[in-house]
Amino acid sequence: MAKNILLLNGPNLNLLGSREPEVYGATTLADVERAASEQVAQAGAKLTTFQSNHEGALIDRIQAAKKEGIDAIVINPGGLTHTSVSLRDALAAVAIPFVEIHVSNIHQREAFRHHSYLSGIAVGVICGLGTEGYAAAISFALKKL
Ligand SMILES: O=C(O)[C@]1(O)C=C(c2cccc(Sc3ccccc3)c2)[C@@H](O)[C@H](O)C1
Repeated sequence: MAKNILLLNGPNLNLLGSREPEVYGATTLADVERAASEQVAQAGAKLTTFQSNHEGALIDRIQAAKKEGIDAIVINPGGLTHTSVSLRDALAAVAIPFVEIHVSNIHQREAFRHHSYLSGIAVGVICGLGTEGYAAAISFALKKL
């Protein structure tokens, strides 16, 4: 049961809740992180959060996670989902189990969003549940990872 979870958000997710609420909802990233922190604290576990618009910064954060004793990752890679072999390689290298989460249902959107470079090595993928997907991913990590 995960006791030290890292919540990662990729490019542009710092703008969550500020635009396109019809696609991504009105909940901000700060709201998501606050709710996740409360959820994890109630379970007696620890949550670390990180958001970056830079692929390399996310890779550096993932590499550092192993040394920090992170035992589960929840990641919304944003657009890097569909482009980043390097992000996949970093997750594979640290071998920390992770759940991939998307606020939107990427399979109902543009064709280029239908493929994820990460899904094949994820424990599981949640998409289309809005920001509620974060709570579901965290709950799974607390109970199963
Ligand atoms: O649905 C997601 O969570 C997703 O990971 C998130 C994405 C994303 C992309 C751009 C911006 C944002 S957040 C946002 C939305 C509207 C306005 C400003 C920022 C998310 C997409 O790149 C992905 O294809 C899907």
